[in-house]
Amino acid sequence: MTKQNVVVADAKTGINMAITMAAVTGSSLFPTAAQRPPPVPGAYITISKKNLILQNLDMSSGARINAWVDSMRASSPTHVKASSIPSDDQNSWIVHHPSALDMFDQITSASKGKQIVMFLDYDGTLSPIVDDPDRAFMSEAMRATVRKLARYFPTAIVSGSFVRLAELYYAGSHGMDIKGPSKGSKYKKGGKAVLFQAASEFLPMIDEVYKSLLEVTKSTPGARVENNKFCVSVHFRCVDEKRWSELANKVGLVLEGYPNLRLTQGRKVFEIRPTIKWDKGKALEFLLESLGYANCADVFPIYIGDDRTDEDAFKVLRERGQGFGILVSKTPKDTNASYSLQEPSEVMAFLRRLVDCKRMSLRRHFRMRRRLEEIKMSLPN
Ligand SMILES: O=P(O)(O)OC[C@H]1O[C@H](O[C@H]2O[C@H](CO)[C@@H](O)[C@H](O)[C@H]2O)[C@H](O)[C@@H](O)[C@@H]1O
Repeated sequence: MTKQNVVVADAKTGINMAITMAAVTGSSLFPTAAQRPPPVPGAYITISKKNLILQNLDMSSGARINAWVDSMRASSPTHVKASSIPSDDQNSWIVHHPSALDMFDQITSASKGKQIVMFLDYDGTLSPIVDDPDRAFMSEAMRATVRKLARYFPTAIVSGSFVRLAELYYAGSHGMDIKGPSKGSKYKKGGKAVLFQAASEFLPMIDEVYKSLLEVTKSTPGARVENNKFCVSVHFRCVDEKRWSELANKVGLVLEGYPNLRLTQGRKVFEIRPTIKWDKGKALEFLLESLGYANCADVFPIYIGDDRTDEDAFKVLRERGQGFGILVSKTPKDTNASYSLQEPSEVMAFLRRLVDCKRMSLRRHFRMRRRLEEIKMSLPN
């Protein structure tokens, strides 16, 4: 294992900081195999293309609010029911983004001889989507599965603040708050924990905007504002659709005073964050680098996520031509992911199979090693 000091600079903000991190290399899923993997199925089709950064659209504030409300409606699951999608579209999408469970054998053979590194989104991926963000918990079974997974593969949770597993890496606030693991991971081994905050200078501004948003949204029943440290979420899941434009208006008015913040939209949530060039894709690259896989051909990152913000990470993997993304979705979506899973229970099934597969391969490996030693011992000197 190596320990490195790295200086990270962000050209736009001038943020410049030294990070001490532990870089480790682990064993691969199939320690004895060295063959190159076949290319991962990668084609994808375009269902619809939306502007993800809604704040920066060049238009009057009225038109901008209307665009936000249109986007709120379009992305709302009540408007995209699986049954309302023509079966041809559904079939074509699933052909291009097959189930990661159905393709499990192909996936593991593509990872042969490489180190799998796992990246997991939290909400909607490990925990089911619920009305109250404070109640978005992982089931005990999922928690146990993720813990086992982290024993066999370097594992990072990208966002999510409810997971209390000290052996994992975390990249909260859309990758802007990177920590861990604090203990118990063989991928840390005595080195200092990784720590990187890409937007620390924005903390006072985020705090201020959080308070303003809390104040202005008080009068909108069902609206919820969440302070996620480097970003603020304004939830509209429980707001009557008739009041969405009123809410968008209030948020827009507050943001007019903050040109250095941008607004993106997730699953019935507005996400307000610094305009710095940092996202889940950058966090993925940072973590790979801090694990010692920056220019390594033998790494196989797998990123599982359900949100628009996860697309940045899927795109990075596609561009690197390494590993792949898995989109958690029941309905066809425009995505850079290669595979799909329908819901957190399928994510858990996939993770369990990975763990089982790794265990079996290790058992085979050690059996073979013992056998070789026995043969060596039985040979005349
Ligand atoms: O990057 P992510 O981990 O996917 O975070 C995106 C947002 O996730 C959470 O909101 C979502 O899950 C909630 C709980 O199930 C649900 O009520 C909400 O409608 C979803 O958007 C989180 O609370 C937000 O802060 C994140 O921005």
